[in-house]
Amino acid sequence: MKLELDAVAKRFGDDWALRDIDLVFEPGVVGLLGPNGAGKSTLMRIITTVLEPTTGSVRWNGTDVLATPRTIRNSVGYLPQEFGVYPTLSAREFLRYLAAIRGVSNAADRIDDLLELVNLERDADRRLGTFSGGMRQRVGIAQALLTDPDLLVVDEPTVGLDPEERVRFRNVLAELADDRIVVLSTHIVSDIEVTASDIVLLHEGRVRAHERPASLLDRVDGTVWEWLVDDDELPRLKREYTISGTARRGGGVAVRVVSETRPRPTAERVDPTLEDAYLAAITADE
Ligand SMILES: Nc1ncnc2c1ncn2[C@@H]1O[C@H](COP(=O)(O)OP(=O)(O)OP(=O)(O)O)[C@@H](O)[C@H]1O
Repeated sequence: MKLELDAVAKRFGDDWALRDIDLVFEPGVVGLLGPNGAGKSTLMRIITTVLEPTTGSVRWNGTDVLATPRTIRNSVGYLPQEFGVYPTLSAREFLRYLAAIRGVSNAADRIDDLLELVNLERDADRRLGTFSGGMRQRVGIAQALLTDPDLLVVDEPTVGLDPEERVRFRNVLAELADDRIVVLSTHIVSDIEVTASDIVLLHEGRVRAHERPASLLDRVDGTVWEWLVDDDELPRLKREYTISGTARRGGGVAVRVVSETRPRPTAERVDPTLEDAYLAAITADE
């Protein structure tokens, strides 16, 4: 199983949403991380053949996707960012309906298995209109898995989920990635911190990094600092440095800063987090 993007770029009018995208994905969770407007959804739409790139090529297991989109369409499950459900159908009816449209054979058994996988067996016959955001997202994952795809693409799936649902969702995706490629986009570092085998940092349409989480951390090792400041110093520090966190402590504010050099004599080096690495990468040339 292999997905390859070679010099992919996408232009909307005069603006490039993506440029120079060279990526290779293999089984595991690939976390596509970037701020709003970075190009994550555009990249996912290209991978799922909803959009064609302006230039460049996409290959699925060696076959050119643009020439024969069917090769990847038969292997991909997609949960788009805006996923609509029919509120008057039950979860089971909705999945049956989608299975019929997609020509899934033995759909009843498959749907039972999927409802169990996403932990919705007990609510399977309730109308979708009564579901919480998290439950709907789980229906979204179930529909993306109807065809047992080798490639699962999920666009910001944790938006609107409560912390408990977020953790559960993360675990389901990690399990699924044992034998398939799961591409997950998010702007929340903790969504992928634990489960991603690879992280792609996307910013302003370009790949800033494509690495394992550990090597992203290595990049900022020794450059993260913390020290205590007065409230009135904060605005100036914000102009001067990349601040990756603040916490009220004792008589002041503990600031966390990414900087090549010691920012203040009292600043102490601390262990980096993925959040620090992310911020350092997306503010590198600002
Ligand atoms: N159909 C379109 N027409 C014109 N511009 C578009 C279109 N789709 C995306 N864009 C632009 O391309 C850029 C990347 O958008 P994209 O939705 O891919 O980003 P994103 O990283 O998914 O952001 P978000 O997290 O906000 O969804 C943005 O500047 C956006 O305005």
